[in-house]
Parts: sequence; C-alpha cells; structure tokens
Amino acid sequence: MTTITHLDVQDIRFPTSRSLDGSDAMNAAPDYSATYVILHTDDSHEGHGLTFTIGRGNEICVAAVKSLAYLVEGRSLASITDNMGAFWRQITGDSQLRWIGPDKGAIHLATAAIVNAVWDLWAKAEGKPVWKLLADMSPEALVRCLDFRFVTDALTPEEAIAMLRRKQDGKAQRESEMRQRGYPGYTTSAGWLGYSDDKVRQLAREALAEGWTHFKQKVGGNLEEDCRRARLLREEIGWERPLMMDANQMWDVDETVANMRKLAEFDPLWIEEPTSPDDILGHAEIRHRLAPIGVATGEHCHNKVMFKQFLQADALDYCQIDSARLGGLNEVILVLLLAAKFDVPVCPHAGGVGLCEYVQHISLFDYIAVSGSLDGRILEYVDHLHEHFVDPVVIQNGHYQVPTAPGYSITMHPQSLARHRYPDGAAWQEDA
Ligand SMILES: C[C@H](O)[C@@H](O)[C@@H](O)[C@H](O)C(=O)O
Ligand SMILES: [Mg+2]
Repeated sequence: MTTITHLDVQDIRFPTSRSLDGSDAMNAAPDYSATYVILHTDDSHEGHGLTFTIGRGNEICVAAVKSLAYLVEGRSLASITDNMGAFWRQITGDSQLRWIGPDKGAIHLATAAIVNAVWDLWAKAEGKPVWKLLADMSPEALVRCLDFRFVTDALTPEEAIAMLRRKQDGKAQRESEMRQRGYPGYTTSAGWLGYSDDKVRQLAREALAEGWTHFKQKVGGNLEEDCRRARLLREEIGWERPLMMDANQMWDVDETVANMRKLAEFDPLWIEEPTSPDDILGHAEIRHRLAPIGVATGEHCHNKVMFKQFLQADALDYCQIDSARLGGLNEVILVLLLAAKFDVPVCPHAGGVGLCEYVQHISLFDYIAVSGSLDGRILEYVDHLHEHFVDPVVIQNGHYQVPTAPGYSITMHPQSLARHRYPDGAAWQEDA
C-alpha cells in the first residue's frame, strides 16, 4: 500500500523574458515558472505536479504548498483515491487556509500542484496515463472524484452520472480514433507580442510547413500595430485557416467592441480574454454585441462557480479551462461536465511550462467520455520548454499524439530542475 511520506516543493523558473517568449499586452516579459511538487512515498512511486506562474510570485505559491503539505503527508494513496471528492473538499477546506482564498489566488494555484501530483501518483501506480485512468472509470467512480458543492443548481451528481452513461457507447471507437489521428491543436508560438515582424513571418511559415491549421495572435497593444500584425499573419496563413486573437484582459467592455469592430476585418474566430476575467456580465455583453466573433476565456477563471456563472449567463463561446488555475483535475472534470451540459466547447489554455503536457489528458478524456465531440474544439500548443519533460508532448501534423506513459506527463528531468531552481540554479547564476 503506497503511503505519501514527504512532500518536496521547488521554485523552478525559466528566463523566457530574455527572448520575449510568451509575451502579450498585459504580460510584457514573463519568466515561465513552475511551483514544482514531488510526493515521495514508501515505495518506488513518486507523484509529480506543478502549478504555472510567470516569475515573481512563484515564491508565494511555494510557501502556500508548504502550508498545505500536512494535508497529504502521512496519508495512504488508497485513503485518498477511495473518495477523491472527499479528499478535494478536505484539501480546499482547511478553514485557516481557505480564508486566503477561498478557491482562488495563490492558495488555489498551490492546491492544483498538489492535487495534480496525487493524480500523477495514482496513474503511475495503476500503470496508466491519466486520460486512460479517467476514460476507464465508470460514471459512478468518476462522479465520486468530484465535489459538487456550490454547483448543484446547475448540475447534480445524478445528472452527471446520466450524462456520462449516455457517452458510454462509442467510447472505444473514439479512443481508437484518437490513437490513430491524435487531438487537433492550434499554435500560439508565432504570435507573441514581443516578436519582430520577421520572426513572426518566419515562425508562421515554419508552423504551416509543420501542418498547423489554426493560429493565435496577441492583440491589445496599439490598435494600428494589432491590425498590421493581423494583416501580416493573414498574408502568411491565408484566409481559409482560422486566426484567433488574445487581448489578455487589456480592454474595457466598450473598448473591446470598438477595437474588435476594427479587427473584424481580419476575420478572427474568437477574441480571448478581452476584459477582466471576473466580469461575467461584461463578457456576455461583448458576446452579444460582437457575434459572430466568438468570446473565449478561462485561463484566469479560478473556480467552478465562476465557470458555472459564465455558462448560466451565456457569456462565452469557448471555455478555456486551465489545468492548474482550477484546483487540479477534480475541479477541471467538474467544469468539463458543466460545459458539456451547456453545450459549450472546452478548448483548454496551454503553453507556459507543462500546461500542454497536462491538457492533452484533459481534452482526450473530454472527447472520449464527456462531450464526445470535436466540434469547435481545438487544443492550444506553444513550442517552448518541452525538452525539460521526461514524456513531452508529441505533435504530428498539428495534432497531439496520445500519451502512453503512466502518469500525468508532468515529470521533469532532475537536471532541468537543478539547473532552473531559483535563484541558485546555474541558469540564473550564469549571466546574473
Ligand atoms: C503570459 C502568457 O504567455 C500568456 O500570454 C498566455 O498564457 C496566453 O494568454 C495564451 O493564451 O497562451
Ligand atoms: Mg490567453
């Protein structure tokens, strides 16, 4: 019986601001970072998990993980997995720690790192990748992993079981389809705001040659500049291939409408995070006024209650859950079910460090067992930092190939961890 003996947490940072990888209008110079958790056990298994931050602030998540550690140390894996829903309530329920959330901010990001590490440990112990562990569970077992508190007005456990039962037919066929074709993706790599025109053109050409069909660009800077870059991208990718735009929360509601009426000339599929991530009614208003341009949001949507209200308010066309902004996989699954009930496609946020590795499991599971559909669904891809992972994502022809190694694909190489540990790792010492 596997027992968690000790939780180790590390502050891992990559100096991506030096090349402006990941730059956008709100986040001009991010250092992609991970609050990295290892659950050590009394046998050969380890559970790895991380939460993504963009540099300063990672130390706050590290401290929050340390405060939460007592909730898993000393526990047997079986005592957690026997009732994952109860475990999730417990890890989010320490009243003294909950006070600095609840279910939001640094404490919730830290929760995600631990919860995802538990899933990694469970999947490794079962010898399955996480998506397969989930896809093989009965509807009842899956629903037992979830905490429906605060969402039963929109979705009850009984309804969730019924929804999952309805998708049992065809699961095997969808799984084999995914093993053959992979899950369709889109690339953000050519569109970072800090890149020169030449670099954008070059990366767009390379992405086309690699088989990408959907592209995302950053907007939210100077409007003329946004238009110029959209024109440039359209010159490279043509008009048949979808182009998405991401403003990273730069605008007010009326400003969004005015700016997007101008950018509509470039036929965007969606505008992502146009305004404050908390402004549900604002997004609904934008959606209403900008249709048929879609509204996408979710990478800063911090819990199931927020998503419930976005869905109830008809405020989004694309639900962009983040695997470590929500409190780990249990809460993500609940949002997948909510989105399926409201018939809104889930297109997870990815990129950063490790987020592509995580979300491939989520979208595969969504297709195989929850929504059963690829309509309007496309999974983000960003071409940075995969070399640090033991089982990195594999992309072919713009499609994520199905991961087969046991776990959540989030384990990093020990030498990558050592080199990027902040502030003493070699990557930070060399030209400091
Ligand atoms: C700072 C980051 O790179 C963000 O720009 C990024 O996550 C982005 O919003 C995205 O949608 O990929
Ligand atoms: Mg975004």
